[in-house]
Amino acid sequence: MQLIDGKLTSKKIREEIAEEVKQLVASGAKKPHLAAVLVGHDGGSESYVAGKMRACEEVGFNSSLIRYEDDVTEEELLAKVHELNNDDDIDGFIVQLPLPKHISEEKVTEAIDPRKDVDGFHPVNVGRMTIGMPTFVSATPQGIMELLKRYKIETSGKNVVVIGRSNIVGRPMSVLLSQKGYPGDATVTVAHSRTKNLKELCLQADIIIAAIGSPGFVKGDMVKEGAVVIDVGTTRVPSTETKSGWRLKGDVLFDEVAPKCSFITPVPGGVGPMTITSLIINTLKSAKKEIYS
Ligand SMILES: NC(=O)C1=CN([C@@H]2O[C@H](COP(=O)(O)OP(=O)(O)OC[C@H]3O[C@@H](n4cnc5c(N)ncnc54)[C@H](OP(=O)(O)O)[C@@H]3O)[C@@H](O)[C@H]2O)C=CC1
Ligand SMILES: Nc1nc(=O)c2c([nH]1)NC[C@@H]1CN(c3ccc(C(=O)N[C@@H](CCC(=O)O)C(=O)O)cc3)C=[N+]21
Repeated sequence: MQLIDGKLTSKKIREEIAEEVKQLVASGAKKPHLAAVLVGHDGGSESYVAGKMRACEEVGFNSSLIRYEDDVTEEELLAKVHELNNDDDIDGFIVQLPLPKHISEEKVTEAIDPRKDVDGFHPVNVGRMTIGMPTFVSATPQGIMELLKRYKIETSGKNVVVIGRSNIVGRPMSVLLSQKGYPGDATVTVAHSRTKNLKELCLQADIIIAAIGSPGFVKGDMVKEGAVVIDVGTTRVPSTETKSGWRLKGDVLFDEVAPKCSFITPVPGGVGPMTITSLIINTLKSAKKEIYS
């Protein structure tokens, strides 16, 4: 069993980017600038956004955090999105999800200029990804593709089961892995809460990608010998062993599953850091006008 080290891979990529940013700035360009909009005080969102801001600092980007209380109106939020769309200093921005119930995530996502949508959530970017055009690809699936590449994991003709069909993880992941080329050319099954024979499907899978949000859902008896298991889940559970009083748990019951795997990602230290690194990569692409001129 080999551990896929997302933290180390992220560190390497961020060092490469820091070097590139130094050269860009030396040649007279401005620093890339990522902004994040955070609504409310959810512990998970706070910590992920803090991670994104820290990553900006690591690679030499400018960053801005724009905060609102839970009672912000949809109009106010949309006005901020328009302001960021029109701010020439901002290369890319994200609105951290989930948003409070009274705000339409769909409306907010659609209001973001696709050229600044470094999360890759805008329908235009999702469409472009689906037909294989250059685009901002959703950060988590993009990070997983990068891990598959760096660990030279074969995907061509493999049976992949993606558990979860969310717009930000499961669905884009399934699209990318079924595209032509590497890492792709896989035969992909998308499973969800209505899937009936999930255990049997998983036992056929060469690669399992778990993006459910249910700690320890994937058990040892669901995984075939030699499989590759990618754990996207990050659920915060109470813990007496940490200072913060909580810790992250993945969707995979690691101790049971890991011994059967050829490769597996841990939580934390697997997919999470790569998500943030992909966002940084997308922001650099935006600053360099690589996707949209
Ligand atoms: N590490 C990282 O960078 C990231 C981690 N995450 C984490 O990944 C997890 C998933 O996130 P996200 O995709 O946004 O979640 P969503 O809640 O949007 O989607 C969860 C998906 O899992 C499916 N599901 C739920 N229960 C079952 C079940 N019993 N059997 C089969 N399928 C089931 C749902 O099915 P249905 O559609 O039928 O409801 C749904 O498609 C979360 O833990 C989240 O925190 C998310 C983004 C980034
Ligand atoms: N607009 C938007 N964009 C997102 O990218 C987005 C979002 N909304 N909403 C929620 C999910 C979740 N997500 C994570 C990012 C980093 C880690 C991460 O870095 N995890 C570390 C641990 C971090 C810690 O300890 O707090 C790890 O797994 O090692 C996890 C999860 C991004 N999301």
